[in-house]
Amino acid sequence: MEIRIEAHVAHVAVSAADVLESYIRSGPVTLGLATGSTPVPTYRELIRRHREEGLSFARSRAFLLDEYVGLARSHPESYYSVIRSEFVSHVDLADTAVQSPAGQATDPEQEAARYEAAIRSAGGVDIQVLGIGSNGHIGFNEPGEHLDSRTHVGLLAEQTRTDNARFFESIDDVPRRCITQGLGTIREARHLLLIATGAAKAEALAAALHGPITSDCPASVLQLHENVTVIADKAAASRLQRADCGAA
Ligand SMILES: O=P(O)(O)OC[C@H]1O[C@](O)(CO)[C@@H](O)[C@@H]1O
Repeated sequence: MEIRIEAHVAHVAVSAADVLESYIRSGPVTLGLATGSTPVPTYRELIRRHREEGLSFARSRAFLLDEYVGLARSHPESYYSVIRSEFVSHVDLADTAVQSPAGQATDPEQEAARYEAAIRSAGGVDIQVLGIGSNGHIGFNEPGEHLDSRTHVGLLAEQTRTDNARFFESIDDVPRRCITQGLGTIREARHLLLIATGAAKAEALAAALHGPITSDCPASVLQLHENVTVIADKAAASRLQRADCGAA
């Protein structure tokens, strides 16, 4: 596992964009994209490189990690919409090349199975961007999730609903269910790129990297993967062991 600790969020974005750019330039690539606020500066940096340096996504395709159940795709907070407004609509990544679970499917369980199969039949994800929840979730795999789980319908933890209430008018508007790639699904990506910024992520990041591998902290499955890059700012890295901090 490589751990990079950067002084500022802007440096985190540059560092994460560097990792992604090496894949994007290398040929056809399948990206795994996360939503939430953490990767937004990285997406902005990739958009800048597209506009100013000719970075092209024409040979890329992408799968999202997760989606709320019950929000129409047209809802501004559906992850279908968010990834387009924050990233995809600003670069030459074809809209049809970006797939996500359909949160309004009449049978969400069947949709989860369809999405899992779609990732597999595309040959899997080359590089998966991940954020981390303040409770240690990745994707929407909340504490208690089986470490080998596949794409499934899940319940959002109250902590996650509280954290994400800032994107909605009130917490009552935050959906209670989601479709998320499972921890086993995420672990099959060939490279995991975890981005963490802000003091609110410090405890969860330390538990993920240095604590026991346990479903109490879903992100601890990163310790089971052979190719992981963690990029954190100083605030998120403040609880990491001294050896990691010295390596920055
Ligand atoms: O980046 P945020 O908004 O803090 O959210 C943390 C994680 O939780 C999620 O919102 C749930 O999938 C992710 O998109 C994100 O990586």
